[in-house]
Amino acid sequence: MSDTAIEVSGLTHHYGRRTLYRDLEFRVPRGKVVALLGKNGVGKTTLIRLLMGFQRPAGGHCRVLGEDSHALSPATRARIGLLFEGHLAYDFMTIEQIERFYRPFYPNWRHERYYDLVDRMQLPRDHRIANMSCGQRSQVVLGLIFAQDPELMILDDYSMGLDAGYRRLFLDYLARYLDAGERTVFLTSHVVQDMEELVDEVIFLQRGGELLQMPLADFRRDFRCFALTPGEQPPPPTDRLIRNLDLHGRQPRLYSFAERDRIAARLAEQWPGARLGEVLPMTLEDAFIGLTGKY
Ligand SMILES: Nc1ncnc2c1ncn2[C@@H]1O[C@H](COP(=O)(O)OP(=O)(O)OP(=O)(O)O)[C@@H](O)[C@H]1O
Repeated sequence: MSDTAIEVSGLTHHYGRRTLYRDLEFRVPRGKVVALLGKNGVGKTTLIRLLMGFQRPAGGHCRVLGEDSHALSPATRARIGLLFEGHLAYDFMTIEQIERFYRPFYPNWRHERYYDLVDRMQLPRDHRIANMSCGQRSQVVLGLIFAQDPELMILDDYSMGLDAGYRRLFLDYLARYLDAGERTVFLTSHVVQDMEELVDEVIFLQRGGELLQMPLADFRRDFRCFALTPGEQPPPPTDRLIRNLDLHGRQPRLYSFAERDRIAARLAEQWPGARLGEVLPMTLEDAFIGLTGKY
């Protein structure tokens, strides 16, 4: 068995004349939790559509559990738990009917996991999905995915509509699911703080398709925020050394993966008068915004 759950190579995609990515490369190792993070509109959902074969890319390849995305067999699809926008197509069914409908497709079906989650909503089992709130529908889909006990979970914005308590509950379930071993999770989320204890690796997708993949622990260790005294001239452009400058707040900040000396040398050369101050503490969300910018 390959040690790769998802492999993306040379992936290029565009809508009309707008290129989302060009020659995107990354892999999701088996047994890891990998988060795809990026601002609104960078192409996270599109990437999941391409991975599941719902759309064909303009160029390049995606492979999931060893098969080409555009030719995923039903047997391989049954090993993938997918949470996807609009995924719950049969909303005329009730809580009970949808569980009975899904069950035969999945060999490892664990119906008690489904009911353990959905019964917490305290809705009668003959309640129709069409008459549920957005968060309640998400709870049904997550219940179906946990019942499936899949080898690979692909979760697009899993927290959509979930209240804080249910989000925590979901994370507990996910941790338990991962304890069974050899399970892979590829997820997107806008709730960056939830990633801290859950995720092994992060993939940052930037506008224009730049991609940065690294272990979360390396990102937390190496990506730093320095207090900054700006120079008098306009700042130098950001690049691989100076990843981002935030000059709008009361405390100007510079974000970088580099050591202080290298940044200071660059500032002396390109931004006279600018000085680096202390390293400021960051939450994961601060670091994410520091890397990707506020808007
Ligand atoms: N079918 C389509 N036709 C044209 N443009 C599209 C289509 N689907 C998505 N787009 C555009 O492609 C870009 C990426 O969309 P996508 O939904 O993949 O982003 P995302 O990263 O998932 O965003 P969000 O974080 O807001 O969910 C957006 O600018 C969107 O408007």
